[in-house]
Amino acid sequence: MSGAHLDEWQKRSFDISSGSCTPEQTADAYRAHILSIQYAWASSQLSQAGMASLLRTYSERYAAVLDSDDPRTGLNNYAESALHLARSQKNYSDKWESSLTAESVLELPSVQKTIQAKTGGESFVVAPADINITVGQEGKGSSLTPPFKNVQPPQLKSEVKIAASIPANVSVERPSSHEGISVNPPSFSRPPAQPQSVFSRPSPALPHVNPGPAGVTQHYQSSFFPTSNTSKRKHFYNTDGGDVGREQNGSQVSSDLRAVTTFKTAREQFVVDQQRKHSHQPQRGQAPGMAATVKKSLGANRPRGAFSKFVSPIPRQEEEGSVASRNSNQEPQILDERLKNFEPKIIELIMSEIMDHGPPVGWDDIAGLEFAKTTIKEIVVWPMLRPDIFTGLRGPPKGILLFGPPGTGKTLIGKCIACQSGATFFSISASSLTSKWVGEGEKMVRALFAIARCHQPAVIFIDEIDSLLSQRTDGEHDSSRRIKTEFLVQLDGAATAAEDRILVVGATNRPQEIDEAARRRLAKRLYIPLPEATARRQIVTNLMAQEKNQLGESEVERVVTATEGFSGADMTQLCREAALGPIRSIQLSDIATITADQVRPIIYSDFHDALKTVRPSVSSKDLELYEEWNKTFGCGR
Ligand SMILES: Nc1ncnc2c1ncn2[C@@H]1O[C@H](COP(=O)(O)OP(=O)(O)OP(=O)(O)O)[C@@H](O)[C@H]1O
Ligand SMILES: [Mg+2]
Repeated sequence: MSGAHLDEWQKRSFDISSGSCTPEQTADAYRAHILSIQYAWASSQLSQAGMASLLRTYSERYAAVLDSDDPRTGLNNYAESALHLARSQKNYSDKWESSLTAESVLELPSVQKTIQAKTGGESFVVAPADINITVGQEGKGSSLTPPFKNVQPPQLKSEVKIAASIPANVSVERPSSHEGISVNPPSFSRPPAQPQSVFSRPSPALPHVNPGPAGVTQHYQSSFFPTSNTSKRKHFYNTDGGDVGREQNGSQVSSDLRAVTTFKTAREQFVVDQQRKHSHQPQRGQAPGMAATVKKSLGANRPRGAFSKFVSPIPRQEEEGSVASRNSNQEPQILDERLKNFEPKIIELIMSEIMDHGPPVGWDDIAGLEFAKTTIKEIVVWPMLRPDIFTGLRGPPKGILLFGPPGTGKTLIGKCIACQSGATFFSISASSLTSKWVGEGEKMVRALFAIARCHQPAVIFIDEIDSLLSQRTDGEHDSSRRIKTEFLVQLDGAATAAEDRILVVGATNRPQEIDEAARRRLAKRLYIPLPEATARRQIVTNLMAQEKNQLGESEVERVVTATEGFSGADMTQLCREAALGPIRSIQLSDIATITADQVRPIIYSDFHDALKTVRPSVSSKDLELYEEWNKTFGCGR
């Protein structure tokens, strides 16, 4: 390198190592280093090999600064940008909140005009959605000079009380438009029959009202509801969780006033909303202490897990009532102690990945693979059903790896475990862990295992696990390395206690790419091979049983012989192609008028034609690789 460049290089290196640089400066210095390396190589001062080696070193260091989530040493820019995106995305279910504050409303010209017009009057007070109104503080604002005589000054906010004594027939108007409002200021217009100010003492006619804790500012949410419409308001309080609405026979005044006292602050409301959102997530098992909600479940008679409460399949009147009242009394609470350290967004994302959909798959739907099926029943299904027998040395392994050529039924087995094991089934695709939450991956992994621990027994199925647990290399991105490490830690005994009933099932068609540490943890490695003749026959027979066909046994046998080397998916594809044969034989002019009964059955020649277009998708060379890997690492016989 030229002298000048070397000087700069040394200066930057000194700056970095001095420890006085901010993460931004360190990142800049590394970026400049990288440019210098490229420059030196471009001007032939550096060999190709030297450039590659230096570039790798400094790119890694640069990436480490960018990725690190320690604010002293890194910029954490991935997480930041991902979180920023998540933050600024408004959800449809998010509550609309006014951006109005006491100050901004007062500054609005229309408000100023109204105040000026009303300077002499006494019945005006500004009360937009999140402005607090006060009572029982008569005289507090009296030292203010007009035009703010009757307006609660912002600095008094913290010491005002809730508007508990607003007369029942006070009318409250909703702001006329949303954010960026052109205000038609929402106001409480006092009824002419009661000449005292809104700031006046509670009416003597309403002596029993508890105005709420003194000095506490409360959120006046009911400003969206005209108080003259009692039924609407009652409905609102009913659904919103207060116990006010249940008092149907009480006097209107007392229910109104109690409604006022059950207002929540915006934060409390937010927590309740979050709670409600979580409790409506479709999910299998449910941790104790979570709000009771009606949930979907695959298979009506599936056990709900040892930790779940029994839920009657028939909704009972009193139970519904108690659920309603429990919901209505919902207080902000943490769903589960063990999950309190995780962000609600992350928990929500994982909950949404709990697999609870798709048609149920039974063991008989999987053709062949007898050895794999028996082994899985032995180590997955039975231990889940009888944990008392499968203890100690008989304890099930913590991890299983299903490997084999594409289209042989690995994912199908995963679905079958989901339906048959009775465990909470998390189906996470590795790509969603690595791509959807860049920079957040390891947190996701930690949260995933924590949630699984709350929903035991649980199966975590990771399809295409090779992309998550591939060999760790020097040049790989820091965030993916962190995900891998976290995963290995969680898989290990230290993080997954012996008594935890969590099983990780990974599926891959690239077993050779899996990291050796991960391979050790996925102790039971089952080869899912191409289907043998009997399995192929079973696939054809099963699929043809659903269609009108005229295939004799000998013809099925011919199909089976002709499909040596086909995978299960290839066989399915072949049957689909053959099933189109009868349709193709219909004249184009008839296709609009022909009835379903008139379509001819599927015959052998349809298979014969289909075999011309459907080819096996796995080459014999690939097959050798799988066989070899199975011999070395597989657990088959
Ligand atoms: N043993 C089998 N019995 C019945 N159907 C099978 C079998 N194997 C594969 N199939 C059919 O092939 C389709 C694809 O199978 P699946 O998705 O389970 O393959 P896979 O092994 O996960 O493949 P990949 O490695 O590419 O993910 C299934 O939906 C099913 O219709
Ligand atoms: Mg698959």
